[in-house]
Amino acid sequence: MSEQLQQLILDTLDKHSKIEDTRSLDVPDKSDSLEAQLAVLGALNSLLSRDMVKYDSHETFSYVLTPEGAQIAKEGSHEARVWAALPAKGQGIPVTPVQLKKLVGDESAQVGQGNAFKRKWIAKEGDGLVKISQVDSITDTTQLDLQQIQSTGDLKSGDKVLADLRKRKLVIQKKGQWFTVHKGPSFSTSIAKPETDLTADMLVSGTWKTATFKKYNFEAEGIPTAGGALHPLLKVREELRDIFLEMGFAEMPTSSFVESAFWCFDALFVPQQHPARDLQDTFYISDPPKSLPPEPSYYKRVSTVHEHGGYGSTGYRAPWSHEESSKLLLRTHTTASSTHMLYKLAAKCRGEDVEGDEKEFTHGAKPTTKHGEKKDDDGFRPAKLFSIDRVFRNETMDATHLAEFHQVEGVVADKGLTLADLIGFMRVFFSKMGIEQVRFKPAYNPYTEPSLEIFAFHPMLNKWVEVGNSGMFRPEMLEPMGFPKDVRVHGWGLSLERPTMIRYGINNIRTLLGHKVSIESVENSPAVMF
Ligand SMILES: N[C@@H](Cc1ccccc1)C(=O)O
Repeated sequence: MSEQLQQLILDTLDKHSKIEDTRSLDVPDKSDSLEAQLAVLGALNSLLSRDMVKYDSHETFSYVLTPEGAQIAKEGSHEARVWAALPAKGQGIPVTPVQLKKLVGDESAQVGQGNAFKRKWIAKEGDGLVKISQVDSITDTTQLDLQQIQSTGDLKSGDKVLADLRKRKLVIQKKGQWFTVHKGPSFSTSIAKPETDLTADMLVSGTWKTATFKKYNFEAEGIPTAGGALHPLLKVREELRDIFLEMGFAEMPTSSFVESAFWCFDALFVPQQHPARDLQDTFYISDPPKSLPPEPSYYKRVSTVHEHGGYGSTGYRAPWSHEESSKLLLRTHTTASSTHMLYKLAAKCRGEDVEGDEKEFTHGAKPTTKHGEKKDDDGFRPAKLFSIDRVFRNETMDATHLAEFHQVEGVVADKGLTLADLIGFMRVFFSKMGIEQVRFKPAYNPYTEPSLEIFAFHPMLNKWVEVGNSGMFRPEMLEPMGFPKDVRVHGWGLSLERPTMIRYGINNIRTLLGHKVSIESVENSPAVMF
């Protein structure tokens, strides 16, 4: 179609050397539709890009009838129809407004009456309407005008009437485009398909010298690229972060993936012989082989509580290994970061000067006074902290286990906290995640007592699945940090992957992380450690 048009333009130009008005071209689509105009424009632009033609464009305005205008052109104006429906004065019973509506329809009766009165075609008689006796025929100018517009696209009688018809929404203006065309510098009557690429063959054969090349179209828009999207894990992470922030928690810094065994285990009162510390479960770092030592007096208090006990505990009564404690590893849980933060939170209780430092995570909380009784400031400030970050475990990889995953962790430190507070917190937290049915089961963690596993009812699997682990941190962990005896800290942790897999109906953890492996079950994925 476009080639045909191009050829027609070239042949006409060849004959007449100029096309004054493209509307005179003998094109296949004779209509003045937008498609027909665009076809001419497309053909011209294609020839222009090869310098075969030059053209000027002109705009035209014409008028077309709206559906209502077309109906009036056919059946007459509302006022004419009203006039026609009435009896001449003295020659019949006047027509009441209600009857008129029945005769000509609601719209004609409404609009037509007013206009017929204005034109002095009709008059009132009693309760009804009649034709004025002097007017025995009328000229329906609206109908005539519209008929003229319908056939010529314009109206001779002028702009005022046109403006009125447009206001009455009987007529709309239509924009058109036509072109004057001249020969271009590369004019010829044969449309050679332009070359798009300069090839090695052309260079060898020399045809490049005479070939016409397609011009670059710098205006062309490129192929749209598929937009980026957030990974499901990031979306769920954002949701969980919002829940914590909404509950007044501050986010902990968790940037260090490499931790010392001291901060990941010892400071949490995890015995040095605990199986989780085995090579099979933990990735150890060989270079550098040792961590920097922690602050010596804290280190001493931690090693003592392990080896000999203290703070009301008998300890593990097993020899303490400095070497074990200074090993470097990839952190196995974000509780390592919580431990760092709790140690920082206790700084003031240890008598260290940390003015301002703690504000970032205590929101400037005031000293606690349980049940309103005033106490001396022991330096303790309550805090609610959370983190969502990556942890690493030396797992055998399968559908539900990877060597790394994300943990979501919340920690609350205050005086007078009880297990009921922990349970209450978790109920609120999980219900904000959309998990309403939760159950708790006593469990064991070396660093919390009591400890609770959290189970949620999974409607799709129709069973209770483990969703998290929690507990109240032991005095053996908190008191060596310097916290007063009456400070309680509770915490809970869950994996980010499991709720994401459940939410998005993903059965294989490797699908979530980009490997294509098919369907098994999410039931046994590790929500938590130990
Ligand atoms: N660190 C625990 C979760 C936890 C956090 C805080 C308190 C109790 C438990 C885990 O990895 O499973």
